[in-house]
Amino acid sequence: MAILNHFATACWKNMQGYRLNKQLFVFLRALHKSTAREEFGISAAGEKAMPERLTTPADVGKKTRLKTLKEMPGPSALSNFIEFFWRDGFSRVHEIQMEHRKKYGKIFKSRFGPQLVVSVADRDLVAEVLRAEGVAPQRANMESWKEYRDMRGRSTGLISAEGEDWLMMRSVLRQLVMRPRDVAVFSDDVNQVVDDLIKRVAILRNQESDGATVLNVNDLFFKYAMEGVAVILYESRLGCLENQIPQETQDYIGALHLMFSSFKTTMYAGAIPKWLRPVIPKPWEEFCFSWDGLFKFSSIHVDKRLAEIKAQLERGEEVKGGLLTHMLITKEMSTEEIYANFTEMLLAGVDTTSFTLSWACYLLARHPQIQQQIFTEVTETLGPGAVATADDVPRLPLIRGLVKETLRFFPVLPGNGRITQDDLVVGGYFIPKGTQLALCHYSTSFDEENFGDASDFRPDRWIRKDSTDRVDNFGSIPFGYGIRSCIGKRIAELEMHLALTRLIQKFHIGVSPLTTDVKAKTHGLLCPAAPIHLQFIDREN
Ligand code: HEM
Repeated sequence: MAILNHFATACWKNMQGYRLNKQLFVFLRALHKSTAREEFGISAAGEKAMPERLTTPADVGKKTRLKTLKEMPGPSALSNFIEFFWRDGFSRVHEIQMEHRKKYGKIFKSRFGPQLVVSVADRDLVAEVLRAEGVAPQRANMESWKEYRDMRGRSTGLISAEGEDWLMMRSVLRQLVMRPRDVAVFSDDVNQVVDDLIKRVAILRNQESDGATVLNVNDLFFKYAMEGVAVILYESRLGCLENQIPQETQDYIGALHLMFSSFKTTMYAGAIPKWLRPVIPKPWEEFCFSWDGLFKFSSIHVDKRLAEIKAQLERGEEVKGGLLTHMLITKEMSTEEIYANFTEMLLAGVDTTSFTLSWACYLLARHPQIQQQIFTEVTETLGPGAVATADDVPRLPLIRGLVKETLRFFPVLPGNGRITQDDLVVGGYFIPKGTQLALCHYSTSFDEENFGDASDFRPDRWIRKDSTDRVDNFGSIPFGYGIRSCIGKRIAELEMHLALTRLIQKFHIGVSPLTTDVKAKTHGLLCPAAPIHLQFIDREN
């Protein structure tokens, strides 16, 4: 199959487990197709030629004619071009989502050159799409990522892999990190990183004349998130929160910044046709250069642990360890696949978590009463000065609500993608297989139907009053939903819950006079459009 790159194919042939997975994949896919056909009333033959009167279960009674994409409203290709390329729409994707939702309704189409995108901006329609997913959903076209990996003889990881490759890796990783109890064991490791975060706050604020302000808190949280995710993934400390950051860690941070700060460049790397690369070489060169740096870093740390394990085994010692040790010993993935997955997980786990922490502290600073309420919950639940672990988090509903509400206000991925793998009916429209969908999480997060007084910051809206109270809904799914949702959700939550609990215990967080109203901008991810400077004032014990 085309989706197997040559490296993964070689691994495939070598491992019995993969063969089982392939059979499983074929079986599940066939099963899914037949169920989908039944659900939508599509005959096997009808799949090829578009049936004129394809019906959804809801439409059956009404005998409604399905509408075609042609009939779907949306901005013209020209206005879209002007919006994005002339008015810098790429940094306002979230706002444009809201504007288009208002103007065109719950489902609309946009054209980006030859690419047609159908945007779904309604909670129930998003649910319809995600609930109809197959066994290996596809997010977007990852051709440029795959091309780099083929060129360098590298494997794909969870983000870039598709089909059987993805399913195999996902089934290995989901058993290790998807449940809260899987990551609870990392509480102590993460808490050591939190200790360093608190010390770093003290060092940074002492450098300012008021002795209270930490400038650009995202810089601090970036280092915390990187150290936190690495302590879980690589089982080692990187020194991000030290005064002197080790050179290899600095190189990695440089590569990561290049990947994101040159977001447009890396995006163009995928968009510029290959034949134009000799004329415009920079985007592709930078893209490859940053990936080289990211892979190199992962390889160093994976190899280091591998060497330690070998030495321990040679000495006849029992090998104990965390995630990486488990993967290296069980060999459920090849070493190349481990490099690729750890590279992609580290990439996915740093900015996402740090932006959310920055926004959470910013929102706390702007809502002192809510901050006080959460402080009271924390001190009453834990007792003064106690260090929270993962086991305490269920008893801190406002801390969990704080993270959820922050992600509703600022979903790091303001929109998520899916390429339909079968013909689909959404909102009365026939969507052919292979269509790129954009699920508009930002606009559904502010929809009054989903969240009353949506523009109010209220972490307590996430607290259940009783077991029948349904506070979660498809209006805000910042980690995605279903089989292709964020694999690092529990890791990110652990890092954020433990850090926020401790910060709130230790400091009163206030807005610095240097910071006014900070807006969000889209830069691949939804991030602060300006640096956030905050004051961290010691609370009296
Ligand atoms: C606040 C923090 C985070 C947010 C909001 C977030 C959000 C997301 C979202 C929305 C997706 C796409 C889900 C979908 O398509 O349905 C995703 C995928 C992913 N995330 Fe996260 N993420 C966060 C942290 C992390 C962390 C800490 C890691 C790694 C340790 C991670 C690793 C990944 C990976 C590997 C994928 C791809 C999964 C796949 O395709 O199977 N993320 N994340």
